[in-house]
Amino acid sequence: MMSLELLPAVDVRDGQAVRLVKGASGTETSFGEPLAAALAWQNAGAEWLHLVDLDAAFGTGSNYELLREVTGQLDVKVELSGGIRDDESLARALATGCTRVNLGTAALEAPEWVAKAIAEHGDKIAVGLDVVGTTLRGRGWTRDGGQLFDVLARLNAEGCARYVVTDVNRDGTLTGPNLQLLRDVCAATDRPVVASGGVSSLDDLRAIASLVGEGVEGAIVGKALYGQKFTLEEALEAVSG
Ligand SMILES: O=C(O)c1ccccc1NCC(=O)[C@H](O)[C@H](O)COP(=O)(O)O
Repeated sequence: MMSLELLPAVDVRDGQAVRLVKGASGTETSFGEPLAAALAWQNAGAEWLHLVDLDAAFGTGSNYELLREVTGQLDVKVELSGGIRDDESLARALATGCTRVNLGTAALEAPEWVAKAIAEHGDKIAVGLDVVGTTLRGRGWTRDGGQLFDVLARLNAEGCARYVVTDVNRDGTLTGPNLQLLRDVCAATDRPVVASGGVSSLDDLRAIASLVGEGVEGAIVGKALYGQKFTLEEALEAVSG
């Protein structure tokens, strides 16, 4: 088995690390200081962190200064997500020192700008494909925004380096990843895919790792880690090739 990258998630709302259910605003469970959570994952052996500004994603504010501070204090690679939709927010996100950013809404609402960002920044840009069925969701997953395979074909043609694929209805529910969705996306692109949402067990991670040969590169894990379904050390061991 080839090894799978693991990206523990730190989703930030109103200055706190939180978990949501299906990405829905108002379902937050708080897990304290984002820096403490991030350092805990780093100390447990993480090589990556998926860091999300939920307020920026929902349009309810910004945790930018906090996320910049967190990113600056970490030695691990950071994938930064949430509300990156124009030149200014992209420049600010990249200025945190993160390894890459994840664009969501912009890929649906500002396709020309995203094509330009991809052309300028290459693999520092990933695109989040957040879906219900095969309908993409934007604006913090609150609005429909196009068909998955149409948008994927367009982004492939524009040279998008990587996709972060989330089944919104699995996210934060501990109901397991949508493996068929991952297979279908991998079949429609030759770019690496990061799986997100729904992981509940080490077996779920092993199932995602079985798709590495099809193009899955990594898995984002949130609720299962915060809910102590397994430790990050156990997870890293389970997916090391
Ligand atoms: O990533 C975003 O931009 C985002 C926007 C709006 C709502 C949620 C968002 N992200 C959530 C995550 O990335 C989750 O932390 C991740 O999918 C982990 O899910 P789980 O393992 O099911 O807790």
